[in-house]
Amino acid sequence: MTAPDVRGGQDAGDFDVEEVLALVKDSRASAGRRTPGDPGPAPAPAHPGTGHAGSGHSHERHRATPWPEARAVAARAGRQRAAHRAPVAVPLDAALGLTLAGPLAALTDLPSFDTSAMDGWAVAGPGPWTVRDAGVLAGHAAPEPLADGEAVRIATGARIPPDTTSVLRSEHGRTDDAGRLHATRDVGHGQDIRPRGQECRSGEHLLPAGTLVTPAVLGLAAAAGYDTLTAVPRPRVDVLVLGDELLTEGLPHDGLIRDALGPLLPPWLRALGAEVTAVRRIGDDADALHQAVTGSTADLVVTTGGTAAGPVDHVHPILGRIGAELLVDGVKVRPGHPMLLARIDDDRHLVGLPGNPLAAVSGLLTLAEPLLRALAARPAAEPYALPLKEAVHGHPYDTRLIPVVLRGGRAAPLHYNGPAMLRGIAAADALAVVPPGGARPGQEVELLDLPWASAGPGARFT
Ligand SMILES: Nc1nc2c(c(=O)[nH]1)N[C@H]1C(S)=C(S)[C@@H](COP(=O)(O)OP(=O)(O)OC[C@H]3O[C@@H](n4cnc5c(N)ncnc54)[C@H](O)[C@@H]3O)O[C@H]1N2
Ligand code: MOO
Repeated sequence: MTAPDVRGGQDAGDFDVEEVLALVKDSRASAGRRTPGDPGPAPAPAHPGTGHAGSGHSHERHRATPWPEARAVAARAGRQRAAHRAPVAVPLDAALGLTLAGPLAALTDLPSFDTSAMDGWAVAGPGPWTVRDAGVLAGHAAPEPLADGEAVRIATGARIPPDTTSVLRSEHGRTDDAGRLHATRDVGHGQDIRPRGQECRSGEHLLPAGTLVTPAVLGLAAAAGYDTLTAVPRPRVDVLVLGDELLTEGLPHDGLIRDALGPLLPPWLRALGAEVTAVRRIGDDADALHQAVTGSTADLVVTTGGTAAGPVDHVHPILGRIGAELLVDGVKVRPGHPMLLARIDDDRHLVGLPGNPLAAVSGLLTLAEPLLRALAARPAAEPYALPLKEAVHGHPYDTRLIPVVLRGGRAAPLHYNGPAMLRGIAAADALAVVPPGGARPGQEVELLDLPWASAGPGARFT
C-alpha cells in the first residue's frame, strides 16, 4: 500500500492542469492577501462556453451548470413531472416513506366513544357507591347505565356506562366490609373520562397534503379508521451499471475491479423515496444500453459510468440517438462534474452518474435527490450549516462536496475524499458543500444529510 499523499488522500486527478494554473494565477494576483489554504473567492470564468459533448475538459467546465442551479433544475424537472402523476391508494403496511396526496381527514371521532382513561371504577354521583357484580372491559359492547350511587369495575379503554360522572382509579378507592366503595381522594366531575371526540371529530383534518408518512402517521391513520392511504406514488427507478471492468464478487484481478455502485445505489435510492425496479449490469455495450434505456418504463433511469468522452462512454451518444433533452450536461462540482440529467420523454428522466464512486454519490445528491424528492412530493429538507473544524481547500470555479463527520457542533473534513474513493464517505455523517475558492476554519458550510446519519434533518432509511 502506498502512503496517502500530502492532500490527505485527495486524488490528484481532482484538478486538471488548467485549473491548477488558474489557482496559481489567482493566488499571484492576490499575493499577500491570502494564506495558502484560503484561495479566496473564485475568479470569473475567462470565456463563455461553446463546448459540446466530447469536446474536451476546458470547454466542458464553461458549459457546465453551477451546482445550486443544477439542483434547482433537477427539482423543477421533478415538480413538472409530479404534477401529472395520479395519486394511488396504498395499504398502510406499504405506505411508509410516501407522501400524502391529500389531507388526512378523520373517518371517525377519536376517541369514538366515551372511554375510561384508567383502570378502576366508573361511578355515578357522590360516594360511597354500591358496586355492581359484572365489570366493564375494553372492546365490549355497550354497558348498562349506572344509577346514582352505583359503581362498576372498569378497565382502561372500556366504554363508559351512560350516566357515569367520573372514573375512580383503583389506587384511589377502597371497599368496606359491607362491600361499599369509598374514594380515598377527591374525584372531580368527569375525571379520567376521555370524552368522545376529544382528539378529533369525524371529518376533521389531522394532517395536510404533503405530509411524509412516518410510523407515527401510520398509527394515526389506523386509529382514524384508514386501511389504505391516498399517496403520491413512489418514483420507480431502474439502475444501469455500465463497465466491462466490473466484477460482482471476489477480489479484483487482471485489471478488473469490484462494482461498488451496484451495492451502494439501490438502498440509497430507496432512502430517497424510490422503488428500485431493476439493477442491470450491461457492460460497455452501446446497443445494450440503448435497449435498456428505451425499454425501461421507470420514472427515472440512473446510469453509472460512461458519462465522459472516452471510447466506450456511450451515455451521451445514446441520449443523442433517442432525442433526449439534456437538462444538465456537466455540473460545476467536484467530484462528479461529468454528471448529467436528461428528459427522455414526457414521463421519464435519466440521471447519468460518473463512474468514479464518490463522483457518483455527488451526482446522486446533486441531481437524483432533488428530482426524486420532487417526484415523490417529499417535503424539502431544512437546509442547515455548521462551522468547519479546519480549512478546506477549494476548487477555483467549482463547488466541492467533502465528506465530514459532525462532532461538537462542527464539521470535521475527512481524508480519502478523492473521486474514486469511498473510504471517507463510508465514515461520514454528511457532505459539506464547500464553495468555489474554499472555506476557512470556523466558516459555516451547508451540509447535505446522509440517510444513515442522525445528526441533521432529512431522509432516513425506511
Ligand atoms: N479526458 C477526460 N477524461 C476524464 C474526465 C475529463 O473531464 N476529461 N473526467 C474524469 C472524471 S472527473 C470522471 S468522474 C470520469 C467519469 O467517467 P465516466 O462516467 O465515463 O466513468 P467511467 O470511465 O466508466 O469510469 C470512471 C472510473 O470509475 C470506475 N467505475 C466505473 N463504474 C464503477 C462501479 N460501478 N464501481 C466502481 N468503480 C467504477 C471505472 O473503472 C473508472 O476507474 O472520467 C474522468 N476522465
Ligand atoms: O472527479 Mo470526477 O469529477 O471524479 O467526477
